[in-house]
Amino acid sequence: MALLEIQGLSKHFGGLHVTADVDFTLDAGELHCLIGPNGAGKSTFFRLILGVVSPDRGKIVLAGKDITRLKPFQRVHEGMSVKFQVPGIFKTLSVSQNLQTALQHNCDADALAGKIAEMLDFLGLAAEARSPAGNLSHGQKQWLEIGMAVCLKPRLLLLDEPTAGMSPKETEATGELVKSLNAQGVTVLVVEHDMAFVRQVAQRVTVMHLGRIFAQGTVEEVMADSRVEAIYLGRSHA
Ligand SMILES: Nc1ncnc2c1ncn2[C@@H]1O[C@H](COP(=O)(O)OP(=O)(O)OP(=O)(O)O)[C@@H](O)[C@H]1O
Repeated sequence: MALLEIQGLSKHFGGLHVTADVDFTLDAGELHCLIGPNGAGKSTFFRLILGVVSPDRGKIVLAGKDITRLKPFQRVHEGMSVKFQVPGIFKTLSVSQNLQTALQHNCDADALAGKIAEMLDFLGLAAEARSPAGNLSHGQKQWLEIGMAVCLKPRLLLLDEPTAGMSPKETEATGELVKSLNAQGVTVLVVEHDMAFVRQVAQRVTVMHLGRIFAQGTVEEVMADSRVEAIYLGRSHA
């Protein structure tokens, strides 16, 4: 069943068609990666889904509801949750307190401590529970923010380059975290440059190029596509 259905989505900046008549479907339960060379239009497409950029044309439907004209906070109410590239955590609050800010909206007061402990374990941050979040390593900050996005119990989790700036070890741990979230039923769409991460996690991959969907398939299918290799090598009209 489709969780997110996008039809004819278009956006231009001046004469540049950054999103050009894009149709895209994300099934409930999927873990899907969106890739493409620099300037392909991934971030703009991501921002259109979030509602921070308005489309010129087209339709976005989440779980059967047309959200095309909803503001970002209204989309969050409809079950979207996002983690941006730059961590949006509260640096002076402890790791537990950060989780509390995200959990308190949909968790009873008597269940809160248990939920925080559960999330700390899941994120591998139990030993850091009382530390100010600003003291965490770069990777740990990203995991905390993914955890905070998940505390909102999203239907759809959007991740913008979750492994940017991470070591290979942190990247792999992030992959395992994202896979286990998906195994718990969260549908995930990830914009990512790191192909090791994409290979590790993705069930389906969409390749964007020049504002359009250029290729779609399993990781193996997309990697074996010589046209995809060509656009990454800069032969832009492959
Ligand atoms: N607000 C804007 N005004 C004008 N041009 C824009 C704007 N936002 C994006 N663009 C242009 O649209 C094109 C696509 O940009 P976008 O950031 O969506 O691509 P991307 O695939 O995310 O790239 P990267 O991988 O480098 O982040 C680029 O040429 C960019 O310069």
